[in-house]
Amino acid sequence: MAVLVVTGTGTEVGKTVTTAAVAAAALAAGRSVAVLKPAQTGVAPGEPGDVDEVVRLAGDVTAAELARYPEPLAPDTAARRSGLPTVRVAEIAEAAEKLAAEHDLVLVEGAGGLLVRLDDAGSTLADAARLLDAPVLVVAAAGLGTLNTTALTAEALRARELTCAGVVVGSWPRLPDLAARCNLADLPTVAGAPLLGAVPAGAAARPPTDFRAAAPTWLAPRLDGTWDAAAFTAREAPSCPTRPGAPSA
Ligand SMILES: Nc1ncnc2c1ncn2[C@@H]1O[C@H](COP(=O)(O)OP(=O)(O)OP(=O)(O)O)[C@@H](O)[C@H]1O
Ligand SMILES: C[C@H](N)[C@H](N)CCCCCC(=O)O
Ligand SMILES: [Mg+2]
Repeated sequence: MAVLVVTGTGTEVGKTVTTAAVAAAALAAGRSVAVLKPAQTGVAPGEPGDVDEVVRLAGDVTAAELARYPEPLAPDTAARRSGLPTVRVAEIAEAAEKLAAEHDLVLVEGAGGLLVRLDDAGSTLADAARLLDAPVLVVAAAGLGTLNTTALTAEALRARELTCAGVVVGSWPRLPDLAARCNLADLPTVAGAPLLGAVPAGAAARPPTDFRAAAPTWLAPRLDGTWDAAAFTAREAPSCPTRPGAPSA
């Protein structure tokens, strides 16, 4: 019975596919899993949303969505424009706790990055994490620019006394460039938290059975900071030769 809040350094960084990978790894380890998307934007009624994508990829996951807005915008903007009600942070916490009573792991996927507003009062996913006292997993992009957005996200978490569980690279390129390779060593430094995995680019296009079999190999055995990032680096990426004194990548 644990809640893990999944945020990202922005939208389109691979939060959903990472959430699916964590769910698949947890299922493979024999744990029951639920996924909660408090506010789904950019999806029309009846269309599959992020939680449906998690179920498609990971399998036997309980899926819940609290609000849906058709326009691809931040939830508060989308709610204002549609006239639909906003989602309250207390409602998110209540839904997550209810799922946590019945599942070993509850994954709560935000919309966009950490400080995207849920309502016109400025509530965010961070407020929900606070209420739940839940750790936050940060999904980051692989390449140039990710160090800044990851550091900003980590700083925002610290300022709110939230625990950063670690960082997962949401889409690890087949041919990582120099910046991506070096980022494997630098992301933990700027995040102040361990690098807990990397989901290969194109993972969501794999047949679900392949996705489920491979997902545990993309992530730390346990998302608790004991994963050996150096081992991943050695297996998946050539070394970064540029910075004297940097941890060998
Ligand atoms: N590892 C990956 N393999 C395949 N496709 C990916 C991967 N990472 C991201 N994508 C694609 O990139 C896009 C964004 O990914 P995703 O939906 O996971 O973003 P997100 O961070 O969850 O954004 P949102 O804020 O909308 O929830 C999607 O179209 C997805 O199919
Ligand atoms: C539509 C998109 N895919 C997400 N669901 C919402 C992303 C909101 C991002 C807002 C922002 O940071 O500017
Ligand atoms: Mg998503």
